[in-house]
Amino acid sequence: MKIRVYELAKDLGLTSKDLIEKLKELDIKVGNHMSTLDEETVEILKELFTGAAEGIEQAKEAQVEEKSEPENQVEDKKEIKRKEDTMEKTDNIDQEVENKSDLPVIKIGESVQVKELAEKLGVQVSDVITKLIGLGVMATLNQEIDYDTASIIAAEYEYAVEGEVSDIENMEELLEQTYNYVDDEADLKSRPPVVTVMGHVDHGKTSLLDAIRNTNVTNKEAGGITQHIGASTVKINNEKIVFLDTPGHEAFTSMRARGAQITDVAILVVAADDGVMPQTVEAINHSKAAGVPIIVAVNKIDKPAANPDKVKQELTEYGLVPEDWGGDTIFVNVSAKTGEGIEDILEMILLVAEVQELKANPNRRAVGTIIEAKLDKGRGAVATVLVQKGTLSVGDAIITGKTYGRVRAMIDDKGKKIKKAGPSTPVEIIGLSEVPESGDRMYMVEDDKKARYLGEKMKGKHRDAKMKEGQKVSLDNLFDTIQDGQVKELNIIVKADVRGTIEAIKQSLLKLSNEEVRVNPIHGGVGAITESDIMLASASNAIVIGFNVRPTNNAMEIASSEEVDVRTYRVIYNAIEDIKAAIDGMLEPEYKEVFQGRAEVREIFKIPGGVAAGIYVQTGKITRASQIRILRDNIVIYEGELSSLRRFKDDVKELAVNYEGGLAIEGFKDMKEGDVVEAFIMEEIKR
Ligand SMILES: Nc1nc2c(ncn2[C@@H]2O[C@H](COP(=O)(O)OP(=O)(O)OP(=O)(O)O)[C@@H](O)[C@H]2O)c(=O)[nH]1
Repeated sequence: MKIRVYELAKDLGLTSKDLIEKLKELDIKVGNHMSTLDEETVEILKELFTGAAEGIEQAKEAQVEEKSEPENQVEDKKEIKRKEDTMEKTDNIDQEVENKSDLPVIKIGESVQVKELAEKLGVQVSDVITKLIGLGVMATLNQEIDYDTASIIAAEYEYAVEGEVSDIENMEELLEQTYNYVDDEADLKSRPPVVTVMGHVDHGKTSLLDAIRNTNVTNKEAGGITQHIGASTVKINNEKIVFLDTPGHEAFTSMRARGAQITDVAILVVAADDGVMPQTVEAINHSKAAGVPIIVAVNKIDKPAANPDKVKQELTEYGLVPEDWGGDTIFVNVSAKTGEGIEDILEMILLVAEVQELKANPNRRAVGTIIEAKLDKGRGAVATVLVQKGTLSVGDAIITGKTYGRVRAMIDDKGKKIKKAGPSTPVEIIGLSEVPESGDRMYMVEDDKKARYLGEKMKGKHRDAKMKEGQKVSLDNLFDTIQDGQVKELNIIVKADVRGTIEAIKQSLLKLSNEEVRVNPIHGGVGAITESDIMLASASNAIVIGFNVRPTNNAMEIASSEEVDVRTYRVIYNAIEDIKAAIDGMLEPEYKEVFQGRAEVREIFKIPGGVAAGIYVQTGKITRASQIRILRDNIVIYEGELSSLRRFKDDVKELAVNYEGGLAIEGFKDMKEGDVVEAFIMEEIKR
């Protein structure tokens, strides 16, 4: 078990400061009094210090002997000095132990406000301020003083100080250690498995989930209406199984990118009439990377073209070998349409879960993970949390991500209000101050005050983290991150208007790899850059490049919040040159593109020498100085400049969002209703 510096210091009868000093001497690196030490180090330290105590006894004995035997003065002077030093230290330790053991204790964090400290000590603020002045610290009542200064002041009032969770740098770790502590084996009870369904598009993930829920219809609470809360619980043979609604790979990419692991079993759906497809392979890789066992559901076996053996054969190549062929992967033939095999698959899930011996302690503070969250007009922040340990109850104070609150109400997947939710229960909660993100850890804490305190600290941490840019790879910081040793692989997602381009660019990209960085095209596809491209890029720290395609509005928003670098080009050569230059550290683009807005073409007019478009500005703005590109079904069909921008009959400098107006484009006559006009400017990059 890990132990904090201040706790060990207390055990050893030292002050945290002294222990930290000693650890430094021993070359053991610790940040501060809240840092943790592993078991082995603690053992060594205890031995060292108690060893020192024994040394004293021996030294004392030796001295007695010395006195009685004056002839024994040949002893090495250094040795005597060492023993004396040790004795002095241990005397101090004894003194400390004595002092520590009757002083009352106050708890403070990394720092404390002067007035808060006075409150804790039960003295006048002015007294504390006077004492601080005595120490040469000029502080007003609202100012924060650090832990060490507070300890000195507290000592003057005969109080000892203990640290409490507040270390911003290690907030997540501290929360994990404090609230997600390991339970005693004896307290653990079996818990239901949590399952995700994965597979290629249209292979029947949604249909299978629906079929599973329907078999369970008899077990539904009377009158209960299935609520879509992001997960559902079904019962078979009196045992529960929890299914996450989120398509498996989303659960894996977005949640795993944030370190959350919530799935116990993955169901891989493969359509028997289609076989293994790209997303099937992606799903296998995700599950394997997460170490989650896979059960294969060979779906659509009702179809005449179904060929389950072909699926088995194909999956063998990916290491999924059926039991009847000598492997250890469970395959179940199912039809989401007829319901065949549905019960079998549920039984198989229970079997796999049984082998895993899934257990949790229901009698402790709850810990869980956010599965879904949204802002509801009437109810405020609403989040579905999967309780993983302990029991969450209405009224509990919780913290999750950078938000916190008190559970005001809980609703289960049957739409029923509940008061308590134990391990492996998905439950919708209201009462959070803000909307958390899926994948955020949720902890039940002591009380509202603690929740607010920790929540505010987490907010601060998120702000700090945002400011410390640079973890995400972009072409601009690529060279530096390679130099820092942070990046060894440059993951790239390629989207293009035609398939041929993707292959061409992939081949050229692969050739850019050198000794320091391997260029790795992880995904390619035809069509606009979508939300899922951005999520994949975010999860795998990739950059996204597009050829003649643009991001959708949603993708643009997410790219900005997830800080994913998205670059669009019209010529392959330019992209390759950019990436090559970025790897070589020479990328010094003088300009960058800044998105301004988008408008929809609603009407086309003939004007002398060309056409004009009646437009409606949907996002941002369009200015007379904007450069323009025309998108048709998210494909770029023209780039150029405006020749006029009007509102009614007047020339205007700018058209803002939600305004109608008209425009004409220099040298372009092929505009059509429904086209999208995207406005941007090229801005000089300041270095
Ligand atoms: N005949 C037959 N059709 C099925 C079966 N399962 C699903 N389908 C059909 O296959 C199509 C795709 O099913 P979905 O459940 O939407 O597939 P999905 O994998 O969830 O698709 P995405 O959510 O788009 O990734 C639908 O038209 C279903 O009706 C089955 O067992 N038999």
